[in-house]
Amino acid sequence: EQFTIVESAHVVPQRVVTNDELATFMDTSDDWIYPRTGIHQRHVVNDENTSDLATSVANKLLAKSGITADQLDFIIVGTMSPDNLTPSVAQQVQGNIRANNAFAWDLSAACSGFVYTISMASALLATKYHRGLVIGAEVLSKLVDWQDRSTAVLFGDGAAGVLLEKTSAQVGLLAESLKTYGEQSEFLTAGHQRNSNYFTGELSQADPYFHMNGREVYNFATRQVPVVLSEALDKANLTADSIDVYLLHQANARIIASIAKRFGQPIEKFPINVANYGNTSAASIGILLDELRIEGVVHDGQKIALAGFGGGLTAGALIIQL
Ligand SMILES: O=C(O)C1CCN(c2ccc(-c3cc(CO)ccc3Cl)cn2)CC1
Repeated sequence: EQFTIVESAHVVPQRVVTNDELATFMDTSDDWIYPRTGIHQRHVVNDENTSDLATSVANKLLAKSGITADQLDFIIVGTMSPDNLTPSVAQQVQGNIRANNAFAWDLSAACSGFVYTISMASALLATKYHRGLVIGAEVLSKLVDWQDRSTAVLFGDGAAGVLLEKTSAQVGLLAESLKTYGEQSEFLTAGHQRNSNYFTGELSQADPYFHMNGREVYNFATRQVPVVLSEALDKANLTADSIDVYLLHQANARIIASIAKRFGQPIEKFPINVANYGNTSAASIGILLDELRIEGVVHDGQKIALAGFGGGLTAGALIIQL
């Protein structure tokens, strides 16, 4: 399908929490965290919620592109940490920016959310729509148990997005591979809603927190990301060498290095910014993409690969011609 990335933008909350600050109230240290994850710090909201970060991204995309809100046909937000069950983050953004001609909904695919969402937007642009916002937005700090050092040190808050527009040029999504492994869903959970009603009395307890089987998710990622990348490349009749930049979900620096190795590609093609943000789930690829576009590392004419992986469990890869 032909679409062009007109603009990208990202937003992170102002509050920075370093590993050293975590060590002041948690039994951890930079010496433990950094070598295992590649993370030095993360951004954490003060009083903003997910819809505030997503709205800031939307406003930046409109300002940078000169497009007005009423020119948008749709807004999709990939998030696993919405403000509410309803309204969705996307619907709150649509109202906040007065995108009066846009329909809006959230897509919940955890750390594959940005990749799944671009795929859905691409399908809309290939058929009947012209322009839309794709945003990945997360406030994971509200889901983290800040006494559980095995997860609290890994995650951060942030949002990023792209303005996509239909085009006749030979650019856009060359191929994709989106997979879900629901039988492994228990390895990464967060935000369990209690189940009970007047007639049943107490059933399942609410459990707002993140729970992760790190070993299983780590092994899943190192095995399945090469699978979805290879499948997407095969569908596009491309080799791994023909991709200029691989933008992987920024979950863990060691995981990215092991995927690059397994995939037989130089680590230089796999930029890593997890040190500054931690794992921002659906926002991570968008933050990286915007930083790389600003730096000129990613630019028109290139072939790039995006790969998300994580909760669901899910994995997804896109091959995009810029
Ligand atoms: O080395 C150690 O002891 C530990 C070993 C376990 N680690 C992990 C494991 C899994 C993830 C992860 C999380 C998500 C959730 O968005 C998605 C994708 C991944 Cl691959 C991140 N870190 C941290 C260091």
